[in-house]
Amino acid sequence: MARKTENNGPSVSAQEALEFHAMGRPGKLEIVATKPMATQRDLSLAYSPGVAVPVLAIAEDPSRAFDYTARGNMVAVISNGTAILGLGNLGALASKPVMEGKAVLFKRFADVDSIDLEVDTEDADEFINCVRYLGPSFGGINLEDIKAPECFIIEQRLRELMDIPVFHDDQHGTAIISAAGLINALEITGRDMKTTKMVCNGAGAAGIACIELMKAMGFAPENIILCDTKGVVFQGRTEGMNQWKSAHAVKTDARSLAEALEGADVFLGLSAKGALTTRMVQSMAKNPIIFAMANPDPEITPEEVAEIRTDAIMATGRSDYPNQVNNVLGFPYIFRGALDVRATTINDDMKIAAARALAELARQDVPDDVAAAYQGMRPKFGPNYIIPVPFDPRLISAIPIAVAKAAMDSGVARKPILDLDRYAQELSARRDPIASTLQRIYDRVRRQPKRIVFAEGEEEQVMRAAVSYVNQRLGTAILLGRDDVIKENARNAGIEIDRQGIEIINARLSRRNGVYTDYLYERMQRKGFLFRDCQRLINNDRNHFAACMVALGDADGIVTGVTRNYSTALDDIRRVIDAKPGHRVIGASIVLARGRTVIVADTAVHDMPNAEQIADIAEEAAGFARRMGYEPRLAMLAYSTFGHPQGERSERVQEAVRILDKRRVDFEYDGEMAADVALNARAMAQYPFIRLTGPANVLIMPAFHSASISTKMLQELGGSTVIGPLLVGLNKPVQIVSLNAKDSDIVNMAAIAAYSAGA
Ligand SMILES: NC(=O)C1=CN([C@@H]2O[C@H](COP(=O)(O)OP(=O)(O)OC[C@H]3O[C@@H](n4cnc5c(N)ncnc54)[C@H](OP(=O)(O)O)[C@@H]3O)[C@@H](O)[C@H]2O)C=CC1
Ligand SMILES: CC(=O)C(=O)O
Ligand SMILES: [Mg+2]
Repeated sequence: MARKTENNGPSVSAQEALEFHAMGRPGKLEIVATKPMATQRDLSLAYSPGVAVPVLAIAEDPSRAFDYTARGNMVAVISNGTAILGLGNLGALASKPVMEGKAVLFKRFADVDSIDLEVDTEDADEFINCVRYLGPSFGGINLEDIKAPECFIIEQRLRELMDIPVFHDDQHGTAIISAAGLINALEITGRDMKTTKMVCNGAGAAGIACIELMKAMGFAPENIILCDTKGVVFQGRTEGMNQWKSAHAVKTDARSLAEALEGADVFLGLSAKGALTTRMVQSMAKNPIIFAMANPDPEITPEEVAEIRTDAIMATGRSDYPNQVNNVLGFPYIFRGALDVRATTINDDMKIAAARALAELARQDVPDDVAAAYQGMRPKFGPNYIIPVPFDPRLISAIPIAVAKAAMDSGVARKPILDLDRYAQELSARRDPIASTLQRIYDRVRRQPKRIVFAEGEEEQVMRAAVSYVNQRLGTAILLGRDDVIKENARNAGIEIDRQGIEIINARLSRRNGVYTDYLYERMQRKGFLFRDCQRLINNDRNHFAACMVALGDADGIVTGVTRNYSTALDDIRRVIDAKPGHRVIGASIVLARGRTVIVADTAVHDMPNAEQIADIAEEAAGFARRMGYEPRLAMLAYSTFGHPQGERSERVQEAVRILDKRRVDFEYDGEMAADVALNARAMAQYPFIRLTGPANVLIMPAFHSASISTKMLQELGGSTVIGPLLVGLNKPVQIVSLNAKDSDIVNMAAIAAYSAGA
């Protein structure tokens, strides 16, 4: 069981860490209003007098607080700073960076709104009294970095006093994640939980909670030995004991960690740097499982273990080694599930469900997004990959659903979820706004599955996309390419393509070649192409072949582009497929930013459109917006707004607006205007005559360069998600992805092509 021990994660310097925290607005979070606060009316609604109405409603029925306030999605991260990470008791104020960090992780990973509260007392009663009255403000309480044994008293008392989940993350988060890793390590080493012998070093918050959960999951109490700074916690020991340690004291002759570890299967380290020696590791059973989780430095390093044993499965708390046991894999998703069913608590069933769901996820094939987060490495279930990585995009749908189900089954859900499929969709939409836009598309395609040609069928990411397309029940995926090459590449990449729903077509051997060549020749003979040229294009060029398949009804749509630049692929396609009669082919990009969706055009086709063409682009984009489910409000963009400042480029846009006026189109549009006027209600209010009823959701750019530059800047600097450019106006559905697109991008484009085919 050889393992890699190289340090494979990013390391940061102290200076970088300080600069990161100081840059821009100091700290890591700010509060953003969810309602407009622009007008007097807004203020009258948000505050007095309007606010009195929800006040009265909540006074009458407290559950209405979930409808009218942020409570249901709000978790407080609360600490007194007595056990900050492994740094010790550094006080409430010093804990604030960690607590802000937890709060933003809640938001980033599970769309849970969160605020940090640092309580400046070490007295358990004072702390409890401070927190117990905060219940009305929050849907849950995440306690953090409070030292043992006070943490046990505090958590237990607050659980009794409050009717919302109270969860000490260092206890239960750690327990859940290590349980998940352990389930898989046991599986890999062929062990049974009931007979596995474990030694847990560290009898504090994390250690005690871990062994409690392990026992609840099926470990035999007599097989777990707990150790602390005084050695083994045996029955009858009096030194350094407390009631929480006593509960786990066992009958044993072992007195030291070294003695306890002889022949042990598992070492669970939640203690301190260097507590485990190589000699102790040597004495453990075959295929030992070593979780050295002390932060920031583990009980033993993977390198030290690798020097003496090659059969160990090793995990640490750090991101720079494989198998990171980190509670960020747990708390955002556990609270997400608990909040969504308005659970009164987080019980053992919910914790075990989370651990099992996490363990299960690590056994599944890894998508591109995860591989990308790890510099292209595609971890495979095994000794070096027993637990999912924090950036795994599947966590948001897999974990909360397991937690919510367990809450319902164990009777602590105040608002059960009836439609779990729908809930799963809502969960993925929380992670990434793109998902909700795409969800509708996917749903429709599932009802009307389509045959999509994946023109570059020999490429690994294309094959993955094809498999995903079929797995998601979107239809048939046709991989264009040489049969033997596709199969060989698939085998090497571990992709299962030999399945129903995937067809391989080799253009050179296809019986349709003659028909396709005739078709192409018919179209190209007066444009300088000989019959021979057309034959060569059909035989050798997959875009031409794919386009003919779609043109002649052998497939419903095409996705291409990973091996060829956009304009070349578009030229190939345009030789075979025309614009829809009466339409103009344009590129439209969907930009998702800060909860807003905006369509930008033309991001692909017209370099420097004249006024007539800008008007055409506007009409195409409006139609596209409607098909995507948005009622279009178009802003015809320029650097000027309604004639100021004057300039030739703006005149073209003004002319385009006049053309649209003459065409009497049936959507809202106006211009020319600058981007801020188009997008900002307050800026728009400066122009009372404006014909848009609200901020624009479709932006028509004056030229390709402004469209391309602005969408790419939004993506890179603004953190926006951009889908596209999508080809709009072609007579048959074709989508071109960008060079080196990931499998998930390709599937999205295939789904969009399939969606257009059904329209
Ligand atoms: N990877 C992860 O996700 C997480 C890791 N941790 C890490 O676990 C460790 C413990 O955290 P936590 O439980 O919150 O802290 P606590 O202060 O509550 O408990 C620490 C425990 O470790 C014991 N201990 C300390 N040094 C040694 C040693 N050399 N040999 C044996 N036992 C020792 C202490 O023994 P005694 O009782 O005798 O004082 C005590 O029982 C920290 O390093 C922390 O960073 C914690 C949470 C999550
Ligand atoms: C990870 C964490 O919460 C800790 O080390 O305290
Ligand atoms: Mg912590």
